[in-house]
Amino acid sequence: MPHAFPYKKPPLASLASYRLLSGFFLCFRPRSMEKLLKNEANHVALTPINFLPRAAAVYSDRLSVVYGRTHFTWRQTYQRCCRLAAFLQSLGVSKNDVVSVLAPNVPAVYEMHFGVPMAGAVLNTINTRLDAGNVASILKHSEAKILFVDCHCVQLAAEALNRLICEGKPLPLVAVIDDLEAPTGARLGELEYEGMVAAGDPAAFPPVEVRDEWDAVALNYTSGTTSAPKGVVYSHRGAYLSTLSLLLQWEVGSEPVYLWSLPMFHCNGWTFTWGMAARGGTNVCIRSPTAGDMYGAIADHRVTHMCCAPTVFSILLEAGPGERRPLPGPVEVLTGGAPPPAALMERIQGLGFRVTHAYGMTEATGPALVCEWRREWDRRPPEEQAALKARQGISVLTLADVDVKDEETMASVARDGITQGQIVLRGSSVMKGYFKNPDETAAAFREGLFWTGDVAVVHPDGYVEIKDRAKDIIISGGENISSVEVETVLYRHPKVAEAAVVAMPHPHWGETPCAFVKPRKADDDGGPVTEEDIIAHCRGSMPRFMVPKRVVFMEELPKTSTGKIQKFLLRSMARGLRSAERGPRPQGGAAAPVCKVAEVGRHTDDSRAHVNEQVVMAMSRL
Ligand SMILES: Nc1ncnc2c1ncn2[C@@H]1O[C@H](COP(=O)(O)OP(=O)(O)OP(=O)(O)O)[C@@H](O)[C@H]1O
Repeated sequence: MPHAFPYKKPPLASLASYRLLSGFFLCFRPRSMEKLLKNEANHVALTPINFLPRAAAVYSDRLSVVYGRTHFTWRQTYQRCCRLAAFLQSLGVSKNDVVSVLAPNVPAVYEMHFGVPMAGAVLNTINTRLDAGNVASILKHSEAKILFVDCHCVQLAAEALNRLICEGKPLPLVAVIDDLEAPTGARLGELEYEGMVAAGDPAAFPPVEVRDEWDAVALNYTSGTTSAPKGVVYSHRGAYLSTLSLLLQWEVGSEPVYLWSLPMFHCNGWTFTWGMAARGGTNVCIRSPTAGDMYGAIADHRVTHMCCAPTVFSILLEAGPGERRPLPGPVEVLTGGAPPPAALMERIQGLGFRVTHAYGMTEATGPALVCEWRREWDRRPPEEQAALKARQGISVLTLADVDVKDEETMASVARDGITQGQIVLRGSSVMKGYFKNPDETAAAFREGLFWTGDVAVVHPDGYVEIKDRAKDIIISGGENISSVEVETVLYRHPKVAEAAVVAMPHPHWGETPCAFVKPRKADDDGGPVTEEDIIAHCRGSMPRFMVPKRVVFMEELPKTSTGKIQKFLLRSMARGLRSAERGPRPQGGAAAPVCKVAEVGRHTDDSRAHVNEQVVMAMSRL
């Protein structure tokens, strides 16, 4: 927020004499200050990869990485990263070359966060839930020189590479990362990760020193929630500053035990890949955030910290009796990536998780706002505390300015918790720009600010609260309805596990809200939830015009590869729903909406395929 300094105008006479005097002194100003120059001892490029040699020196025998029975210490991790960097250089990898990796949270991906930039290259982590077409697009766009592939993603990578061959595009060199715990022997080309680490010779190819902190360290593609994914480039400087500020704002002390429930391929794990080296933490790697694996890892390794999208709360809450294990102590959870419903946070905190809420985006190197907790809120009732925590919060330390602006007048909105505007950011953690995309870069950077596309209000205490993505706002009879506000109320219904609200066309109001609900697992509390129950629940908590006019139940809501609900798809379903109300209901799925469903079919894993079936089935019922 802009600061308002009290300023008293001096009298005219004193102003004139001040100018005269200062002009005199300026002429004879001693130059001693300017004589102090930058040198190699006092001016070093900021880079997060420097956390690693320090970790090796000061936390040398502490556990750095745990994966099943595989354990590494910080000394070993440093050596392995140096060897990886050496091998990459021996292959000819050099400055600004892109090295991609298609793998879940296995130790190799952690090591690449250091080893790849230590070879001077740029790390591109690819989401393993994308389909072959999307992976091929990323490889093509990033012009990756090397592609590391997890042994369980070989099929997906092979399909993606085939597409490149068909299009006559150059192929990256491919190396397989075999599983350290259960080797598969899978191969795709000659190279294999462990062999590369063993063969790297740091004496022949020492790590490259970062000379310019503006050099690129990572290339991350956005989730593609609202448009085609864009390649976001981070500088060493931005990554370093973001890492430090997040550690500070989440109050991460030394020796944390960090569970990798957030994919490292999501904004480099919100910088905690580098952050764990800075704090000498232990990285507990798991392949996927299933309830059993998360509860098991927390109990076995005494996890202290983890990050996740709010959807992971549902996984933890819905865990079966065989999967759930008691927490060995309080677990700090940083959540973000989508609005966390207050009710969900209240429930998860009831299990012993201590939630901190952050808001961010790929372009902001992860979190841009953190909902810092104020001690005076401790005395508020739990429901109120959850509502305060559901607000997106205040700026991270790296940002010089976070504001909410009226896009037309460019004025900052009033701090009244009501007036809406777009969130804008300015500061060192904002991306360098979109890779090979000057138009989108120019559109995002306007008037010296980065425009997030998120609509929010500012409360009198300065805390920002998101109302919606600009594209998700529902306009009903000229009134703006925040889909997030309606969802917050839906999550308060005891039988709602997940909910999303989108615009449905209406002949009179233009648009009205339509709710998509995943009910909680059935228990013996009075039968399944109905549309009438949900509508009655909403009527008690919001003005009539905000109440959803239709409620559609689904076993799973369609999600992006980063776990965000795909509202564009629900919108197209709601469009079909409305037209079905006007005319005869489509039999077995209307042609146009089913067409859209094909887009969801981009994802490959089983759960996603299941969701696609759900979408098709739900549409055919409408
Ligand atoms: N705590 C949060 N509360 C509400 N929304 C959030 C929060 N954190 C992130 N978001 C949403 O996620 C967006 C950033 O997501 P990400 O960078 O993964 O790509 P995307 O915006 O989903 O994809 P694309 O830009 O390709 O459409 C933010 O702009 C915001 O809309």
